[in-house]
Amino acid sequence: MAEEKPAVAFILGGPGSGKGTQCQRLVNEYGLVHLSAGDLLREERASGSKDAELIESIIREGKIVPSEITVKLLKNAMEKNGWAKSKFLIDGFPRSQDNLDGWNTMMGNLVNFKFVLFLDCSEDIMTQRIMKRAESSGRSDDNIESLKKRFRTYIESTKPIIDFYAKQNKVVTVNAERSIEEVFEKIRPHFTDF
Ligand SMILES: Nc1ncnc2c1ncn2[C@@H]1O[C@H](COP(=O)(O)OP(=O)(O)OP(=O)(O)O)[C@@H](O)[C@H]1O
Ligand SMILES: Nc1ccn([C@@H]2O[C@H](COP(=O)(O)O)[C@@H](O)[C@H]2O)c(=O)n1
Repeated sequence: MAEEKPAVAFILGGPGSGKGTQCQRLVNEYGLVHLSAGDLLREERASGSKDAELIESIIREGKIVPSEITVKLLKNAMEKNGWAKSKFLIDGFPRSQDNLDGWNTMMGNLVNFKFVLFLDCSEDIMTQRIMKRAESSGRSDDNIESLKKRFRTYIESTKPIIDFYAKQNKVVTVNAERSIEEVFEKIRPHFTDF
């Protein structure tokens, strides 16, 4: 019998739009598996693997790591979590055309892609949140110089991917400028049958 395909939703939005925060709420509420591409890249960097230096320089510059690295990390993490049994929230991916192409080539036929959740938030609010987070995060890219570069990458490389999915009616857009609780209340109904 053919193996069941895992359900996948992509969670996209600018830096500080609340992707990680809302994913955590969804995990608590629905027992979904949250995989943050950024977290997986930071773990890979910390492991000291052959890609560690490349990943660090790309993250600091707010650019996007090549898909061969990121898709492999995502696939490994999905397998570790139990392939078909799980329902996955993939946070911060696909961030570019290269991410999308790499995903389609390696994973396209293996998963049941559902939709993109887009957390829509102004640059002003995202800046306030990230600069607050910078006080305790220890992240090498939570500083105003890296943040400006991350915004540029978001507009130039990630927004077109959201637009691409929107043309196929595959995007759920939520206003992410309200409180954590209010945003979650808008998101929750989209995951009851996920
Ligand atoms: N709705 C909200 N209202 C106020 N603060 C929020 C809200 N959502 C998230 N935050 C705070 O903003 C910061 C960024 O949130 P979070 O890490 O979830 O964003 P993100 O989109 O995952 O960011 P990144 O892509 O940079 O990792 C965190 O400190 C979080 O507590
Ligand atoms: N698909 C991705 C996701 C992330 N990155 C790099 O990691 C940085 C931090 O990501 P967060 O989602 O945790 O904010 C991001 O700015 C990129 O440099 C990536 O390359 N590809």
